[in-house]
Amino acid sequence: MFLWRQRGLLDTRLVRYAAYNCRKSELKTSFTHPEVPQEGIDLLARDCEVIICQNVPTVRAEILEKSKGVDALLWGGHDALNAEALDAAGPQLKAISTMSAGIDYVDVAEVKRRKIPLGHTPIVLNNAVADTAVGLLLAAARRFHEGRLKIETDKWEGGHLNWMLGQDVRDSVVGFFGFGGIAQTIAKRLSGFDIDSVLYTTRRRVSEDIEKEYNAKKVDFDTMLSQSDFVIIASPLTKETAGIFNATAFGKMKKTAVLVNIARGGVVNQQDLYEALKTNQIFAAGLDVMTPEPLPANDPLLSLPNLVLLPHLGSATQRTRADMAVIAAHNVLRGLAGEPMLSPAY
Ligand SMILES: O=C(O)C(=O)CO
Repeated sequence: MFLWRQRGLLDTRLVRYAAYNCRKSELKTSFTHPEVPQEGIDLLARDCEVIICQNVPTVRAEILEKSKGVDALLWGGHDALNAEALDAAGPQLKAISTMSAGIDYVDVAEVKRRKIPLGHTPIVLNNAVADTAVGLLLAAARRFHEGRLKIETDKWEGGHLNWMLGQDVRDSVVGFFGFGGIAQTIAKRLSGFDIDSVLYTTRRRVSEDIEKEYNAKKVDFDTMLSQSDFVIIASPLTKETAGIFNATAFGKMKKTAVLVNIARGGVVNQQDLYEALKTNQIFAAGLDVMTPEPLPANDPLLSLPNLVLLPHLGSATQRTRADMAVIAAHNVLRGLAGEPMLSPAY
């Protein structure tokens, strides 16, 4: 298991049918989100009575009511998992897993204080999220959205050699803010586009082997901003990272730079990004995440031709979501059995 994680190869095909070593002395109850893929529900149902919420989108009152008295929570959505939710479930709660990599909607300190094991589902979504990032990067660099708008508004200008020129990925310097599993999976894909090198900003340096593999160098935030042709945000949302991509940061980026965010909307000051794109302070951006989600249809961001927006589709593939459900169910079952979770969040 440790080796799979180290190599980023946590493969649910291997764990899906793994013999499970849970003590079955009594049937447990587990509460879950209405849209958790069947693979996860089936796994839970081996050892638990599964209580499934009905409403989609979720209704807070239903979550709080139906989770009352359960032994475990498989927290499928991004609803706040805080003291209120934990109190509603009750003191018998023994295990929780989210079905996400990011856990910014969880009051982790509160879960820890109550000594409840908490799992999440990183790694299995690295490929899907990396695919989304590369899609956004290419779409923003090559002006896909703007091009579509030109056709729609009858402004396709044929016969020009210098019309709608974009930025090359080849020979570019790609900067990463955060250089964990998702970022490295993006770097792996981009190496196929013959990029020049990778700069990354993180608290801790990654291993020399990883640096060598991606021709990557750890640099401070300002250096990464000023020297990168593409800047990819792949860090968790924390007190330290909230709003760090603001007017000052955009002012340090190249005018030709493209920003991609597949992490959390809160890392970016959205008003400042709007200004930076509107005034061509930076060339373009591609966002899979924003604030708030869902973004209202009248948000000014939607008026920008040089911004590609996706409605948080990072991990939204059938296989990935099924894999996330399986890992989350294993986390819950292991937590209930008093065993270490497959992917503990702390
Ligand atoms: O799992 C998560 O945290 C995601 O946001 C996937 O896109």
